[in-house]
Amino acid sequence: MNKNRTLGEFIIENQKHYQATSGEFSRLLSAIKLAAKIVSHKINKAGLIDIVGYSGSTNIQGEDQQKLDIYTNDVFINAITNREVVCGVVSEENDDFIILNDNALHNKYVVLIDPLDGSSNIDVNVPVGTIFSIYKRVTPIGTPVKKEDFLQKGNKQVAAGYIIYGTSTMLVFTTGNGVNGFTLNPAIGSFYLSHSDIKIPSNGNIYSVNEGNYYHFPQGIKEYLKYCQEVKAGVAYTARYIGSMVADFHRNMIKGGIYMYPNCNANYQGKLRLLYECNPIAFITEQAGGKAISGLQRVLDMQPLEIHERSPFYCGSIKMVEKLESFL
Ligand SMILES: O=P(O)(O)OC[C@H]1O[C@](O)(COP(=O)(O)O)[C@@H](O)[C@@H]1O
Ligand SMILES: [Mg+2]
Ligand SMILES: [Mg+2]
Repeated sequence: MNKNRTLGEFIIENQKHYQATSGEFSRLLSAIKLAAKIVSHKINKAGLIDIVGYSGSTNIQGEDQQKLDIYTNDVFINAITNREVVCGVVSEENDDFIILNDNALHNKYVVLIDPLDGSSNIDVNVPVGTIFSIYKRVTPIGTPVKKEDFLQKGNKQVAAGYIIYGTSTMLVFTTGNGVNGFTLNPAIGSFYLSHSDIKIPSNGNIYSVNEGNYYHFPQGIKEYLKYCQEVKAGVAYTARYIGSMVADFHRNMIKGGIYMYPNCNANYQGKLRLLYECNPIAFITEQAGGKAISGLQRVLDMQPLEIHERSPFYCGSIKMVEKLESFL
């Protein structure tokens, strides 16, 4: 693996895979790359500047918006929209989809983002992330973007990825040709290929779930957790839960494991949002050789009905997810 390869070079070299001739797609990935650098730079000195804590406002999902939720939302939306590479955006922090100005009508991509994933961890210096999902629009080019451009099944994504702001800042993405990870060298300000063609181990012993909700979990989940906690052939599973899905998923993808956010009495539909949390992570999971389900079906085959709809979510090593399925 050529670790001197930058993300910019990788994007250009792989244009042949993007069925994109106009360079629009590469410019879109470059816009996301730029926003990731800006946010990473800010987050790294979060304790020293007025960027942590509650912003005083609430989003459409009734969640308290952290200052960093709003800051990252602005950075990504500005980076994406100022480069006229998309015709519309959906964000966790915006009530409705954003229709861009007339100049953008000829663009063919829409982007859905969770600008800051793991908001509850911002103030305590625990890894957080950004998640993005990209589709080609379904409405005619030259017309204003519509809701149906965003309510596409996850198996129609042309790209998806996340940025993790952790011990290092990494950008991990897929365009349907495997998963690659790039690490930011802050001294140079460039992302370099550090993890090429990532494959999630088919089995593992890490399970990630908020056991604080155990009492409210569906019976099948309770039984699967009991199975995880039983020592089998001298191998005990280990529980790891950071509370930032991007960070929990990233660890499990590298080491083998399963991430679970079940529906429970408090959140009967689950907590995670199908369009900009479950679908992009499910696309990466499958491209890395893992499996992602809602408990009822393959996440990528689910037909979204609402922009901010939620879904139970289980993803990770294929043997672990299949084992979970046997309990559901
Ligand atoms: O605190 P809980 O209920 O376990 O929820 C944690 C989960 O919620 C999330 O923080 C939801 O994402 P946001 O921070 O983007 O709202 C996930 O990253 C995480 O896995
Ligand atoms: Mg999130
Ligand atoms: Mg968020």
